[in-house]
Amino acid sequence: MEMLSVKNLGISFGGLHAVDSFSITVNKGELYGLIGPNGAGKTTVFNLLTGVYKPDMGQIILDGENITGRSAIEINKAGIARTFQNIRLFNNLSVLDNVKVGLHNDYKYSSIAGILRLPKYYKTEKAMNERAYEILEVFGLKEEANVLSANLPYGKQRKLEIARALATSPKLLLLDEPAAGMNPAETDELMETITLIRKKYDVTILLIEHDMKLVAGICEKIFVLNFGTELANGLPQDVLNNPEVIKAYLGE
Ligand SMILES: Nc1ncnc2c1ncn2[C@@H]1O[C@H](COP(=O)(O)OP(=O)(O)OP(=O)(O)O)[C@@H](O)[C@H]1O
Repeated sequence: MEMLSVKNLGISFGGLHAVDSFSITVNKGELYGLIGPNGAGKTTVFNLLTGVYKPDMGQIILDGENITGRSAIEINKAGIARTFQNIRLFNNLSVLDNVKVGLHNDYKYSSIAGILRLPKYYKTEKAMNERAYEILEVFGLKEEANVLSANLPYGKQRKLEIARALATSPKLLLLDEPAAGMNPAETDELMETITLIRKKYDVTILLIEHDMKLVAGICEKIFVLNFGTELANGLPQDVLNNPEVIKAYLGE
């Protein structure tokens, strides 16, 4: 069962083919790694998949639905959520409220119900709080629910970003360098969390990562991008032992 099917995706900036004929199939529930040297086009792929950039060519099918050319908001509603290379939390909101922002795809009340504090408002708020706490528990952040997100340690801020993305109930979660800047203990904990959320929320994950321990440790398949195009794609043991990959990327 295909969750994401991308065919011949491409975009150029001036004369630079940042992403060129990129094709990938990610099956439901799969955990796929997207790796490659700096400037290979990985983040641009995420920007294309999430509607930040419109592709010059190619097609993106999510769970059978053609989402090519849609806006970022429409694509999030269709089921793709992401995190960013640089943490982008709402710093002046609490940990709990950061997760509740993500819940607005599933829980709604009218402005009138909110302003007049109608019963629907209280009912929805209660349900949102319960769901947000449940997500925070999975991420080990329940104790910090009322802390300002800016005051969390770095590793926990990274986790909170994933928690907020997950709160939008995505079919496909895109993680852009989730372990960037983490120490080895934080990375180990993150690997456990990613494994846990896959099981619990049955979500399909595509992640960009430079930390090879994480990639080799949890990814079931790996796609290697080089100069915007495919260098290798397949099972970790094959990809990571591929001489072309070692030459271009691992430098060993
Ligand atoms: N909006 C843009 N305008 C012009 N060039 C861009 C734009 N976005 C990306 N690029 C270029 O496209 C290429 C791919 O960049 P991208 O950020 O996707 O690489 P990356 O693989 O994510 O790199 P890194 O691992 O360093 O994050 C780079 O040469 C970059 O300068």
